[in-house]
Amino acid sequence: MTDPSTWHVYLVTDRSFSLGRSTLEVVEAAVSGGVSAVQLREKDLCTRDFYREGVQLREFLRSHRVPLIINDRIDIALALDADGVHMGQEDMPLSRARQILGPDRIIGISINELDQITDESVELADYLAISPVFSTPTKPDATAPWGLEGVKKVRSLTNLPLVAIGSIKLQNAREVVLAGSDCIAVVTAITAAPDIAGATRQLVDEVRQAKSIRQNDTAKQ
Ligand SMILES: Cc1ncc(COP(=O)(O)OP(=O)(O)O)c(N)n1
Ligand SMILES: Cc1nc(C(=O)O)sc1CCOP(=O)(O)O
Ligand SMILES: [Mg+2]
Repeated sequence: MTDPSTWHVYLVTDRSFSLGRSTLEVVEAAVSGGVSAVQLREKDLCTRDFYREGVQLREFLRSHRVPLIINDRIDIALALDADGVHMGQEDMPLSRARQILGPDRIIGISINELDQITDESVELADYLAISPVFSTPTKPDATAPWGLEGVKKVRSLTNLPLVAIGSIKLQNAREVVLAGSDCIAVVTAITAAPDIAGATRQLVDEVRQAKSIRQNDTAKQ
């Protein structure tokens, strides 16, 4: 299992924000730009089509050694032999998801409120998603945004790897990482970019630089 604290940019797919390109096309270009992980997120597909889409991505991502995470659906993750799942607070409880998926698959969990961090099952997760850092039109039903102060607060409360999501772009990626996130998760900064590989490369460089600044600052303290 790859350690999510080493990830830089995590692509979350969304066919409706991909400028007419297929999810496979988007993922291929994002991988050539250096994404660390890909989450297949399909809120409207039937099980059969979700699975078929996953088969295509799994073959490609496996050959490039990039982890495939499935949103919401443990059954599809198992059927695909995917690397992990992302669960929200309204999805399968973490403790049950861990029992089903075993110790080796990655499980990420969305954190929308502070008291969710102190829930004892949280330690069963491999990463926490700070959800959302900034409000975003891509997910209109997201909860209230954490802001950068929220990212700092979460960082002070846990050593688990942190993934920040919600309106993260090249312009604000650095401040999100300096506030304490290990990785950024994005939809439209990649899926809606005219040059997906180029946009991904820029995001990866930005996060890499910010992580190295943060590590140097921590070493000095
Ligand atoms: C990396 C990442 N973070 C947060 C989410 C949101 O998960 P959830 O709250 O379950 O909402 P849906 O994505 O299922 O609509 C995510 N998918 N990925
Ligand atoms: C899938 C998802 N989950 C979120 C959360 O807050 O839990 S925000 C989000 C969409 C993020 O899209 P963009 O990078 O285009 O803002
Ligand atoms: Mg969910």
